[in-house]
Amino acid sequence: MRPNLFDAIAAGGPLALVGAVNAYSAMQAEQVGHRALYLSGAGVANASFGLPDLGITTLNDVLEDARRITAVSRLPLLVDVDTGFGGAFGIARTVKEMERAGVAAIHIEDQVVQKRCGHRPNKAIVSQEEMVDRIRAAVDARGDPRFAIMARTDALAVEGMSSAIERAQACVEAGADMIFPEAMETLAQYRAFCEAVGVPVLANITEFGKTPLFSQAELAGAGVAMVLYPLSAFRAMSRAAESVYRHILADGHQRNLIHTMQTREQLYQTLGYHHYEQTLDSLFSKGEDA
Ligand SMILES: C[C@](O)(C(=O)O)[C@H](CC(=O)O)C(=O)O
Ligand SMILES: [Mg+2]
Repeated sequence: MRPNLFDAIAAGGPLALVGAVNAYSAMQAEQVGHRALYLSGAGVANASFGLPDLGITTLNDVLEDARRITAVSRLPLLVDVDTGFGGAFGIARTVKEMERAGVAAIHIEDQVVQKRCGHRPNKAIVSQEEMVDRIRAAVDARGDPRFAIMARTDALAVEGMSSAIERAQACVEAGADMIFPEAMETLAQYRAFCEAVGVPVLANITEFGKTPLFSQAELAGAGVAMVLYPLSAFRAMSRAAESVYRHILADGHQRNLIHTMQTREQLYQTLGYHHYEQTLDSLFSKGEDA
């Protein structure tokens, strides 16, 4: 059975969830020893489609990337489904399809459908009642109780702390298993959330946003159960790729960059390439014997 997010949290914390923008990144994260993966909505939009994180991608866009990751990694995968992709029945479909794709958990947020990145200005949120309805629809649709439904609230920036906490509590009452308070600015705010909601809380430690880059130890001290690094690898990969393109353009060769590259052998190790090749050889030799 696929490991679920509840067990991964229970195994000791805080649990780091690292963003993987594609199947190969997921394999790398697993092989270096991470215990949980994240598929970022921004990552799908930016990396797979060259689009900004403004609610432009669809359920099927995200599902396709999620399936590619669950096909190659046994780690629990948390998927960002933005505002859930529709009304009650749309959200129900999202939950069922994510479960079918082998995903361990999703997070649904309380922004309006025309959403923005959680760390950008001028966000707008739906009413608490509408958000609670989103959570109810998600909880009602799930088949496996170990599939985790995480409620994200973007309310801090719009309505302040007490409204954000009240929303999170209402979501827990409606069945949310976990809470993602978006764009917190202090450890005290995380502590207040953790004390108020009584379920595991996730801290989104995305770079260049509103949240300082608190360490896992600091966040654990505030009671946080999960620490998210949604785009850290993607930002570094993107900088590295840009540098390669620039050097080839400027130098007419790539010789100065070789030391920055993963070798063919390292690539093959990650992929288990030699095992595939041995399988092929043994199939061929059987064919020749016959
Ligand atoms: C977590 C997030 O929802 C994502 O899609 O990865 C983004 C991350 C980011 O833009 O840095 C968010 O915080 O809105
Ligand atoms: Mg997102």
